[in-house]
Amino acid sequence: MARSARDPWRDGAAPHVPARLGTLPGVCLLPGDPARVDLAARVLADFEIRGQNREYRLGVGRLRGTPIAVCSTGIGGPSTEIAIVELARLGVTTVLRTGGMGALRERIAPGTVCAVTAAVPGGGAASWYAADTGSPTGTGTGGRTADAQVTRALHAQAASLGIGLTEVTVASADSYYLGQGRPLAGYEREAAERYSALRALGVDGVDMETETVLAVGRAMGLRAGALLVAHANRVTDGWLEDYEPAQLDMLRLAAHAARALADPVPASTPPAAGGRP
Ligand SMILES: O=P(O)(O)O[C@H]1O[C@H](CO)[C@@H](O)[C@H]1O
Ligand SMILES: O=c1cc[nH]c(=O)[nH]1
Repeated sequence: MARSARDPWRDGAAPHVPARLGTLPGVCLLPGDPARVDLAARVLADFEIRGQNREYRLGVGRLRGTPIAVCSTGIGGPSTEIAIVELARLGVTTVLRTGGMGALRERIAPGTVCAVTAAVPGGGAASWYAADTGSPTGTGTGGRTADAQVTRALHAQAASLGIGLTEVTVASADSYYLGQGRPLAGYEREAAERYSALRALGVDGVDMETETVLAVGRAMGLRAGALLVAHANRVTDGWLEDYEPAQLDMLRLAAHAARALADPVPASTPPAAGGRP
């Protein structure tokens, strides 16, 4: 049967994420980097790659018997929006970004594992799903907040695993260089202005996907959160060269939180994917 342009799914297969209806567990970790999907094999048992299409690499493994999916989103808001919308329709009900960020506070050293509480509006893909009601000082988030159950699960599992966890707010930019205030030849003034503007937002870090995960996840009726490792510190100019141990800590914590969240959801919880919440 020919695909519909309006809704290009076919026989239950999503157009971008390499999966079919009814084949995924309810919880999914969301790294940006496809290589981090393979790293998840070090924290999940029976891990198997289910497929890859474009930036969407998908694997499923188990933690103490609980199935957990891992799907990369690629870089930035547009590819992340596609991942969230398709995963929601595929039956996923909880998503947890597992990514990297640039810290904007001196105290957040490279390697720090951070639970995001909220993202400020940045005008990217998320703005189609959530109002840009945040103030320039970062006091409003327009629905870009992490699900409280996800945040609680992260804290509880971090305590039992002995992994330090710092709560942060972030801005997400659909740009790594100028949009994050990195100096480019010929754009030194604009980069300096953008860096000052990012600092003036009052957020603790900058990445490229969290805002979309929180806003689109919430709009799709999912429980959405984000766990980020500070890969860089923009204030001290620090960079974590040996990134793997911190990524493994983050994935281990994310997997344990996902397992806790995969337990049956109370009847009072609103239905999952589909429709406006
Ligand atoms: O570590 P991941 O999840 O890939 O995320 C961060 O790394 C990429 C930039 O290098 C962006 O996607 C940014 O958000
Ligand atoms: O500086 C950084 C580091 C990780 N991810 C980003 O988006 N920026």
